[in-house]
Amino acid sequence: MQTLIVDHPLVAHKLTALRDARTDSPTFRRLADELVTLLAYEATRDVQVTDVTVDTPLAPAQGVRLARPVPLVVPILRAGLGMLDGMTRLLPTAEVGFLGMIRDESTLKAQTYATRLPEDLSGRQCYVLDPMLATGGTLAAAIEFLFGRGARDVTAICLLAAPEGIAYLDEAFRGGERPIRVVTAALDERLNENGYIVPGLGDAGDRLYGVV
Ligand SMILES: O=P(O)(O)OC[C@H]1O[C@H](OP(=O)(O)OP(=O)(O)O)[C@H](O)[C@@H]1O
Ligand SMILES: O=c1cc[nH]c(=O)[nH]1
Ligand SMILES: [Mg+2]
Repeated sequence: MQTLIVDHPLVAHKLTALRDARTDSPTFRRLADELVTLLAYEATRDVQVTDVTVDTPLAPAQGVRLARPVPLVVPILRAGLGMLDGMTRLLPTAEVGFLGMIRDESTLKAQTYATRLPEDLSGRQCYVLDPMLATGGTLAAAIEFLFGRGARDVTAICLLAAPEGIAYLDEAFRGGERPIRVVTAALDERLNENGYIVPGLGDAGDRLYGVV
């Protein structure tokens, strides 16, 4: 598994504001949206393209366009929805599938409550969106699901990651044939006793959409 921590002053600036407990929901949503677009620029570095020729007003020019099948973007509900617009702004022709997953707060195990994706993902590049990579259980289950439907590779875009979650994914998919990448704005210190990332930003879903 490949992990990329995007080292950029704009990313650091926006992430700092996002972490701040005084940041209200509307501002949190805007910052999450802006951060994703910056992370997506790096995350899509390996997106498949095909060569094309276009005619400029002066002469033919060699270029590329996104290859088919187009990438599939998969936000993990609920919190991942806050990253969808920022991603599709950069990849407007991508298709979007949905996974609804919730972590049981006492066992920290992920449960899937909704799936709405193409049955056949053969040859598809998938971009999973979830702001928080904590124990890694949610993301591991999402990646298993996508590979189970034939995805060619999976790139996860997370705003924050914990070392425990990265280690868990690395172990879970060690020796696998299909590539996995995690792109994040920061690798934090650790998880606390409740499985929350420290210093983190709290509960991403609650900060985006309110406490349920
Ligand atoms: O790495 P893990 O330990 O599995 O935890 C991370 C998951 O927990 C959060 O979702 P949550 O279960 O709070 O659901 P929500 O998005 O509906 O708030 C977060 O958005 C991830 O999906
Ligand atoms: O720190 C964390 C861990 C899991 N989910 C969150 O929203 N935040
Ligand atoms: Mg939550």
